[in-house]
Amino acid sequence: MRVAVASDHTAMELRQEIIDLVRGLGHEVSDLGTHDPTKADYPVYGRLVGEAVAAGEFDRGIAICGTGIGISIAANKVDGVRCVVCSEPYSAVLSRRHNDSNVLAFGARVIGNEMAKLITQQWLETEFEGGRHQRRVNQLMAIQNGVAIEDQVDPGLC
Ligand SMILES: O=C(CO)[C@H](O)[C@H](O)[C@H](O)COP(=O)(O)O
Repeated sequence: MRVAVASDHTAMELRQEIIDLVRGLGHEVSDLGTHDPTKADYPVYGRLVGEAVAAGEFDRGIAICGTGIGISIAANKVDGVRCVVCSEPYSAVLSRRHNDSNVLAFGARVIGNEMAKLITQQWLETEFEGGRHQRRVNQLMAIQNGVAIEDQVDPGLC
């Protein structure tokens, strides 16, 4: 896969470790910065990753800031992005299986580097399950496009 990685200044070292890991797993990686270790504004980097993935230049994106929150909010403002903040692998795996997440975010000030690498590897290796989850992902995208949605689950099937 083609993977774009970006962070603010809080994650310079972790970003490089993630890049090395993802390359080692056989993926093509682009480092979208920041290259300024002093201060950087996370919305710029969340948007960069989000737009790169939404445009189809990359299959997945990884976005890191201090908490993962600010950069994920920025990425999620781009149409077509489903960015998730994860601090453990279970949520990362389920975000792939059920939500078809295409951008992963985490906080360099929240989790350790080894946990970040475990989350990243499992997220990259998990496939979307489709089926009923595809309908719900379509609904998520409809919200972004201002299209009406309704609960389509047949109560008889619950
Ligand atoms: O925006 C954030 C929270 O969602 C990130 O954690 C930033 O990395 C953080 O705000 C940066 O803070 P700093 O005091 O400028 O290092």
